[in-house]
Amino acid sequence: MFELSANNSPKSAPQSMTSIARSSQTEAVALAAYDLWKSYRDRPVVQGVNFTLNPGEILGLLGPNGAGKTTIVRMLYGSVRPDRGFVQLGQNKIQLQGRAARAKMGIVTQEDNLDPDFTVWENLTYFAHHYRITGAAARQRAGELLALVGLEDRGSSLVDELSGGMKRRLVLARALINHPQVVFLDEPTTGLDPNARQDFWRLVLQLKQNGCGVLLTTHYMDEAQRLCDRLLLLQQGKILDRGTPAELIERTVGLEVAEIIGIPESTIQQLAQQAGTWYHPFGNSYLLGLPADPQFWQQIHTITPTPPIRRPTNLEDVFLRLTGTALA
Ligand SMILES: Nc1ncnc2c1ncn2[C@@H]1O[C@H](COP(=O)(O)OP(=O)(O)OP(=O)(O)O)[C@@H](O)[C@H]1O
Repeated sequence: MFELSANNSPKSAPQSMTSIARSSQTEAVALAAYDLWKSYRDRPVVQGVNFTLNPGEILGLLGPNGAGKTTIVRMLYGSVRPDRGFVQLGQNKIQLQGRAARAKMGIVTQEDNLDPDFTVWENLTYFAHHYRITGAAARQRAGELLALVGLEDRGSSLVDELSGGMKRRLVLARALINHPQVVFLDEPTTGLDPNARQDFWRLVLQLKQNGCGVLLTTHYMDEAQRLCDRLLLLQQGKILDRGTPAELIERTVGLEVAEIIGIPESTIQQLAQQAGTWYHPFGNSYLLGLPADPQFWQQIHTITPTPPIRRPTNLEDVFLRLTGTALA
C-alpha cells in the first residue's frame, strides 16, 4: 500500500490511498512492444517500433506532430490492431480490445472525453462500473482519487465548471480507477498553463514512485527532459534514437552550444570543421556545438559582429541535429 506525500500532491492535499499499481512490482517488464507496424491507406505511419517499459519508469515518446505517437499508444492500449508485431503486458500477449489487458491499463487521451452531463464524482463512479467496481468500493476509490488529484472539493461540479488543468487531472484520476500497472499519457499537458502543467507533472511523478509504468507522449522537450527516465525519439513512425535525456544530449550535441548571428554560413562551416564540431541553421541564426576548449569560444567572439549566446544544449537541439526539423 502506498502513502502519498502531501508535498507532492497538487494543492497540497494530504491523503492516503491504496495501491495505484499493485501488481507491477512483481514483474520485471511492465510492457513490451515487438516490431509494431501500422499503415493507413498504404502509407506507413508506424514502422518497426520496439521497446520495453519497466515498472516505476516514465518512458517518453518524443516526436513532432504526425510522427505516429498516438497510433503507437492506440496499438499498445489495444484500440488499433497492428499490421505486424504485438504488445506484451507483463507476461501476456495482448489481444485487440482484450478485457483482461484493459483491466491493468489506464489511458489519458489527448481529448478530455469526460461526460459533460455528469458531475466530477459521477464521472469517476460511472467509469468504475466498466471495471465492475461498484457500490462502496467505487465510492471509496472515487474519493481516494479526487483527493489524489486535488479535486476533493469539486465532486459536485459539472465538468464544464472545471478549468482545463482540473479537467486533465480528472481524466488522470479516471485513468487510475482500476489500479492500472501501466498508464498511457498521450500529450496530457497540451494547452495547460505552466502552473497546471507542473501540478500534472507532480502527479505523474507520484505514479512512478508508486511503481506504475508510465508511457508519456509529448512534443514538449521540457516535459520530456524533466519527467522521463528514458526517451524514444520518433520521426515518421521510426525510432531514431533512444536513451536517457542526458545520454541523448551528450552523445548527439555535446553539453553546450553557441547561437550565432551575423556571419555567413561558409564561416560557420569553417569554424565547425576546424573544431571538429557540428552546426545547424536555426531561424535567422546558426547553432554551433561548443567543444570544451575555452579558446574556441574566444575565437567565435572575435569574429562575430553580434555577441553570440552560449547556453546548455537540450533535446530540441538533439532533434534538430538528428532530423533537421524542430520538435513542435
Ligand atoms: N485513423 C487514421 N486514418 C488515417 N490516417 C491516420 C489515422 N490515424 C492517424 N493517421 C495518420 O497517421 C500519422 C500519425 O498520426 P498520429 O496521430 O499517430 O501522430 P502523432 O505523433 O500522435 O501526432 P500529434 O502530435 O499531432 O498528435 C498522421 O499522418 C495521421 O494523419
